[in-house]
Amino acid sequence: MKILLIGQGYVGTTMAVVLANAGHEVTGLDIDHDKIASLQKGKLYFYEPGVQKMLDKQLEANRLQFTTDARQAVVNNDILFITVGTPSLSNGNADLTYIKNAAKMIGQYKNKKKIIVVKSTVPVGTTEKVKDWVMEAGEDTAPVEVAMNPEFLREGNALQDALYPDRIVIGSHSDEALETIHQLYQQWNCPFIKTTPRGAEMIKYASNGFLATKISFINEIAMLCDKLEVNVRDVSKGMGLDKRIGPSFLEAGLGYGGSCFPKDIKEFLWTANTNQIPLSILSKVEQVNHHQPDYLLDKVKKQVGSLTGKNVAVLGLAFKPHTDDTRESVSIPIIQQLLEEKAIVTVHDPVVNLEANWIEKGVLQNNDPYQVIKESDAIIICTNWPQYEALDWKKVRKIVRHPAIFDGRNMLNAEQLSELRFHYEGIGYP
Ligand SMILES: NC(=O)c1ccc[n+]([C@@H]2O[C@H](COP(=O)([O-])OP(=O)(O)OC[C@H]3O[C@@H](n4cnc5c(N)ncnc54)[C@H](O)[C@@H]3O)[C@@H](O)[C@H]2O)c1
Ligand SMILES: O=c1ccn([C@@H]2O[C@H](COP(=O)(O)OP(=O)(O)O[C@H]3O[C@H](CO)[C@@H](O)[C@H](O)[C@H]3O)[C@@H](O)[C@H]2O)c(=O)[nH]1
Repeated sequence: MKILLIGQGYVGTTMAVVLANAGHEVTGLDIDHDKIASLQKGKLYFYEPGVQKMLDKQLEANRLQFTTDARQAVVNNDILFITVGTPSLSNGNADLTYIKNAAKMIGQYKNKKKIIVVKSTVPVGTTEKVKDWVMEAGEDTAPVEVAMNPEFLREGNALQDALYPDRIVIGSHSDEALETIHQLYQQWNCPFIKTTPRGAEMIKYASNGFLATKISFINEIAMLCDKLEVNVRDVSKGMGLDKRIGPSFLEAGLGYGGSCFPKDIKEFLWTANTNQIPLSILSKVEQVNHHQPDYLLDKVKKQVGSLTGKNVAVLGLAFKPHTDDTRESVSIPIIQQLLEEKAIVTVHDPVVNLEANWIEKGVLQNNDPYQVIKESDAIIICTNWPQYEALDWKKVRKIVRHPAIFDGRNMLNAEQLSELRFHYEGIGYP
């Protein structure tokens, strides 16, 4: 099938590569000339394990091309996926500007019947509106069929998630669209859920809401664990073995960040409030999450005292390991607060480079974690990169000024570090 993906960000590029790998003829379109120039040269412009290799293969097989020519891209393809961003407006509602622009662009250049598939995460009711936005934008009267096909991949694991999803959800009022999209995914061996566009939109928000709820739930339990001297990792394990609960998303720590959970939960709460059905559990989930950085910093101050002039080593900038994405990363409020308290902040991340505004504010970065840690009064772990577990902590013990580790991801071996006479604290992990 000839497929166009409009928007070549994390989702669009990953799906372009994966759909080409399934044998389809795929075009990736973006308005960002730099991104397209990079992809045309065969260079993935973001960090995502495995995607570069599959990109190389698909370009070589001539199944995949990238362009900024919207007219040609729309005219030459039959199935048009929308994979543009849906960021938050200041009131929490999703900003649909990019979706509307993509729909208008399709309408403007459409020359025959098209199937339009919204893959971006959009508020309930949006997919139905896309049809109107397309039809209003152009002269061509050939019909369009619209569908919603939410994406569930995680950054850092995008390729595996896209190749082997737990389910594929397709929402449409059109049998033809439902059948065509099912066909397109015929090589995928997973359950298919067919529903309405609103059903598909709601499944996406409810899924992210529930996963975030698991995280905030275990984070509250972790605070109680701190008080009662219980190891929250044992609690997560003990709970997770119950099949009705499941082991995933019960890792206590600094809470959730990233480009999805924070914005999607804000949007879901906005929609619920606007419809006078407030989601009270989810609003608490957001509050708990917001509090996590302060909770860890209070531990730091209790142990180290005033942070003025203290050397603080921050390990990890990315919102999770195996990605270079720092959108809504918890490292940001942590660094911000450390600067406000006049600490000297040095950071390390295996793949992320500090943005210029942080450097202007005096934050230092070093690619050698030992140099970051050297002479520190406190080490704060923000991202559970496996590299931090692999550090030679005996060596670290010799080079720090004050041996204190605050493990915001409960990733290190507490016993081993205590034996090395570190003051070690996790979250709910005594
Ligand atoms: N990142 C994830 O892990 C993830 C997972 C599942 C779902 N989603 C959802 O998928 C959507 C995309 O997310 P992302 O992280 O890939 O976003 P992104 O910001 O990385 O990429 C969006 C891309 O769309 C391009 N774009 C904007 N308007 C365009 C237009 N009119 N024509 C062509 N290109 C245009 C932008 O230049 C950008 O490259 C969002 O709705 C997000 O919530 C994201
Ligand atoms: O037990 C856990 C699991 C995750 N996190 C944090 O939660 C955030 C999100 O992690 P994750 O869900 O793995 O990454 P995302 O790429 O944000 O993926 C989420 O958001 C995507 C965009 O909607 C969805 O497609 C995915 O299904 C959904 O998992 C990160 O900050 C993690 O550190 C925890 O604190 N504890």
